[in-house]
Amino acid sequence: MSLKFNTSLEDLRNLVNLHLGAKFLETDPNWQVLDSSISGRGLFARRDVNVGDVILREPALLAGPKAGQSTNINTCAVCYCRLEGNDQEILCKNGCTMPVCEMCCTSERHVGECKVFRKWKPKENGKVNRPALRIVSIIRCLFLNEDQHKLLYALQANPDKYYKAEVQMAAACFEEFTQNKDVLNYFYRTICAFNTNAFEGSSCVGGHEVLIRALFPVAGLMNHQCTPNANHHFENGETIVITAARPIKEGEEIVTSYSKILWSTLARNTFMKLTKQFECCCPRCMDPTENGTYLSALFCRQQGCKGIMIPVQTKTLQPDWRCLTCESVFPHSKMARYQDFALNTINNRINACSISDMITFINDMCPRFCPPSNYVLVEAKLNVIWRMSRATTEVFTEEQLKCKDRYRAELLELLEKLGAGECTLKKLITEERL
Ligand SMILES: C[S@@+](CC[C@H](N)C(=O)[O-])C[C@H]1O[C@@H](n2cnc3c(N)ncnc32)[C@H](O)[C@@H]1O
Repeated sequence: MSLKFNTSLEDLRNLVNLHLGAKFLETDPNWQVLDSSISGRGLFARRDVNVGDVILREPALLAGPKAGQSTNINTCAVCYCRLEGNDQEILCKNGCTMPVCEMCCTSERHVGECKVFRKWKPKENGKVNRPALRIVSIIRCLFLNEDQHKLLYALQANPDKYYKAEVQMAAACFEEFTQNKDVLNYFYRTICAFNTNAFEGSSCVGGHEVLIRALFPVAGLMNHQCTPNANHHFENGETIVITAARPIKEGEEIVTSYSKILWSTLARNTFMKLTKQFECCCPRCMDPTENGTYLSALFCRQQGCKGIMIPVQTKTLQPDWRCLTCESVFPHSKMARYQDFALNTINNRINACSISDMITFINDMCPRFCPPSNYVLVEAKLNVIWRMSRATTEVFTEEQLKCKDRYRAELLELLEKLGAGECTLKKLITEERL
């Protein structure tokens, strides 16, 4: 169930063109908005697109700092420049409690939202409140013009009562948060649109990496496929760039992935069901072997059998599992407990071990309880590559460096099997920029 958009395709196209404006609207774009056989509306190629080609560059309709629990808040909430100083020194000089640079304090963009925050009376004046900062991207909907407002309402917005928590958590940071029902409903509707369509990611602004969440009405029209044909990245803060990961034929739908590409089918679909309220039926989801990658595989629970088991049915989140060697069948409940055990055992190590210990654990311990193709083990290898390619005080042996190269080769082979093309992950692994 979604809060339905009742905007016609024609009106949506007009609103999108107004949103892109002279700066971003190309005379002959690579894309167009059409009805999709996957779901609702989608983005389609207007001509053949080559790998790496830019399909779309789009400014955000609404954006703001991600302000998660572990994100740095030393970033201007308006222009995203780096702010120097302690918690108090980086706050807006006018007392709204947002971290804002001196230039932006009096900027047109900030003045309105600053007034709103001050009217609500922040409870703690001397510090940044994360829930209040996180809702900045939402409350910016108060400053949209009429056409932008219509565009926001033309977007699909899946409702979920838990989304109200974001408003409640922000409200707790103020003495006099708005009680106006229309305004609260508007915020809730905007949060639903964000949770259905928005992108979160890192963007480089003047050499400073920032985490942003933003709503891009055109990019947000991309439906999901588990091995997508398009990549996206942020540019200079609030611009999204969509590029082709594979050659895309004229008329083909341009799709992105809402989940992690290396997750197993069950992990991806559980995530999708919980966060986006749909189950994916793409070719990868319909193939129990996942293009021969066996990312779901677990060892057979039948005593004495050393085979691997994979889920048998594809269209359920609680499938039976069958051994590829002895053909025993086990219910999902049993296999889910086993998968959770593998996931927790490996993830606890990832969080606690040095890189060297992690390599030993992956090579010596994991094969005893987890098939090498299982996605949790695959992600652990990715984590090792990521940690090794970052500055570290650990010194690695020749053997450990060889392990990293082996993991990289394995991961690249896996992406090849999935048909992921020149996906972002491949680029990061190849360039060691994970
Ligand atoms: C970001 S929107 C995509 C654009 C949407 N089709 C529209 O008409 O506005 C995400 C929503 O589209 C639908 N959707 C996207 N990919 C899907 C898929 N592979 N299968 C089923 N529904 C999908 C789901 O309802 C999801 O919550």
